[in-house]
Amino acid sequence: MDSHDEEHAAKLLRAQTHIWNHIFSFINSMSLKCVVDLGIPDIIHNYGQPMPLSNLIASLPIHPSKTCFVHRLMRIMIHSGFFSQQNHDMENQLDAKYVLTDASVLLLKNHPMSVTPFLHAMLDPILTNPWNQFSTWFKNGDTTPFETAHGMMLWDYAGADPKHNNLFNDAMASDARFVTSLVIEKCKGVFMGLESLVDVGGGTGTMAKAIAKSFPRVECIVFDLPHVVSGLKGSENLKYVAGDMFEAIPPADAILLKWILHDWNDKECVDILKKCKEAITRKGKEGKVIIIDMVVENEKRDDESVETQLFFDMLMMVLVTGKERSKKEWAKLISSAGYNNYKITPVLGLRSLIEIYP
Ligand SMILES: C[S@@+](CC[C@H](N)C(=O)[O-])C[C@H]1O[C@@H](n2cnc3c(N)ncnc32)[C@H](O)[C@@H]1O
Repeated sequence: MDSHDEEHAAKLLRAQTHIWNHIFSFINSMSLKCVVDLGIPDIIHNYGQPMPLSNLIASLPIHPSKTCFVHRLMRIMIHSGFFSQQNHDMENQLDAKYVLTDASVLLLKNHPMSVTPFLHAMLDPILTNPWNQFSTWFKNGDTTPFETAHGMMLWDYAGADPKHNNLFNDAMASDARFVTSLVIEKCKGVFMGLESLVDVGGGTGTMAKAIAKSFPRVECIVFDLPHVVSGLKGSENLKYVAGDMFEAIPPADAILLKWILHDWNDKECVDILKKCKEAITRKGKEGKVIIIDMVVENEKRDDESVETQLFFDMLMMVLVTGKERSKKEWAKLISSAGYNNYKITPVLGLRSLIEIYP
């Protein structure tokens, strides 16, 4: 082969590798799910020191015929940054000793900021099956691929299936714990001076409970659909109200919208924001709306962060009618709903805190 042919062959082979890599990207998600289902992060954590493969195998709830597969599952998880191997003798995999990384620490069941409930919900077949209908949805009149797969919209499905409702609400609560610990610490000023706050689409109340505790003078309401909040008990400065944010939102100094607007298209968002405006101006003074969502194309980001934001944008297309928005798209939405001012604070990694004022 001359050098031109060699270059051509190398290009073809690189292209083939690229395609194979994408065909099999789901193996990353599914191996991660398997490792979490088997409880491997907790088992290694509880061991208290680098854990030899043989001890890991002995602690796993697996059939004896499967022991020879464990080191291969661990090998791909080391490659993707979920564990590291203390001894670097890659020749001798069977002498491996495993430790957790920052990512697997966040998968521990009892970690206060555990991402595990989010993983369980997002990789549940109810939320992954709609991906098989993605191209069908492009060709039919359905609102979302989720609807094509399940015959109804996501929020109606949650209302009809208590098991899925719990799985989804637990996932949201785990994310709210994560965000709360950062927002309340870093952005105290956002909540200072408020007398009342409504967390619209506030799920089972994790975020509002933390605000109510840190700011005892703020009267908090968790406002969500009946299947999410019915039966939940409030406390002194926190109550639960069931309702539909497209109809009316209880009046307050501030409305919190965490991970709400990215679920909806522009027209629906303008409707929600108009209802919020009525709620914050009804008490005679003008309040504000606090949004926690992504701002895409916001600044120079590393490849992994860009890809993660693109994943979320696609997720919103497949599960609901929403999308992730750029700064320009946010500005347009905010002014279309009749607000005059906004301030974006990028405090949450891929997400930002956006305060908007009438
Ligand atoms: C993505 S979750 C976010 C939950 C919570 N804000 C959080 O971030 O942890 C969206 C929430 O909006 C609620 N929701 C959907 N449609 C609603 C409506 N029409 N009125 C009120 N809440 C609604 C859902 O039940 C769900 O709890």
